[in-house]
Amino acid sequence: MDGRVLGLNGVTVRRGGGHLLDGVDWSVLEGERWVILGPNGAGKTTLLNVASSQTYPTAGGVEILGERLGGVDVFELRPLIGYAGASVSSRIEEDTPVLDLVLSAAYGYLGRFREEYGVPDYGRARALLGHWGVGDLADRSFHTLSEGERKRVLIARALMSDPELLLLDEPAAGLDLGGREDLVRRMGKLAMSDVAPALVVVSHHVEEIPPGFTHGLLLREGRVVKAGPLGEVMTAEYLSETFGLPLKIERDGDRWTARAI
Ligand SMILES: Nc1ncnc2c1ncn2[C@@H]1O[C@H](COP(=O)(O)OP(=O)(O)OP(=O)(O)O)[C@@H](O)[C@H]1O
Repeated sequence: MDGRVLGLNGVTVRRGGGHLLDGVDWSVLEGERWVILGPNGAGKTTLLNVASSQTYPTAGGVEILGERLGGVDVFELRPLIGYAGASVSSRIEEDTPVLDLVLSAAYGYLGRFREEYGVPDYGRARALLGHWGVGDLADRSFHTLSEGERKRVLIARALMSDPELLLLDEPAAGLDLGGREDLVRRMGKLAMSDVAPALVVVSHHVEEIPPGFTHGLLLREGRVVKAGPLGEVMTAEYLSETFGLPLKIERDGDRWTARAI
């Protein structure tokens, strides 16, 4: 795999006569923690869908965990990729217990059918829920949870198969300030762990970049404005261009803030 977890080369996705992504080049190496930032409609979710092998590009090449998309059985690849986002929540059936949702991720399912699980599977699922602060919710139905609780359950689920690449689409969307800060802190702990997979998190807000994140990709209208180490990417110039308004960016330790000027 050569240390490269993800490689996109000139990736273009066209739908309905428009470009969702336009010539995107991007590499993610083992150990890197990336944030993808951009305004509504920039193509962030589309990029994550390509990276998770859910969307095939119209043009360009994609390599995921050393395998070329189009030349590999994606059903063998997908268990190695953890994914959490709104598209997962919306497919979960009513009354699905939280524990079953996490357990069944080992098979890529969204709830239990007839498959059998052993004691270690239960142990891992409960440990992950506990680690993300939702261990006492294991027997609740997923749809009865608050937004913040759901987000944490979905991250625990995404980690169940011990993935080599973890993709989180707007994990802090819809959370109140306390919920956001709690999640950012937990993601920061994951980011700083040596055994964590390569991480890619999509966000609209620089305030949501967790400590320990190393790289950023700025996207506007399907094109990369700038990608690279966070210190090079997080400038007023690049972020203003990305969001289409003049911004002031400040760094306080390992956190960032932005406001219009
Ligand atoms: N199947 C489709 N056909 C046509 N246009 C599409 C399709 N899917 C997405 N789009 C458009 O592509 C653009 C990029 O969508 P995408 O969801 O990737 O953006 P995003 O950056 O994740 O946006 P947001 O921050 O609002 O979630 C949007 O303008 C969207 O309307």
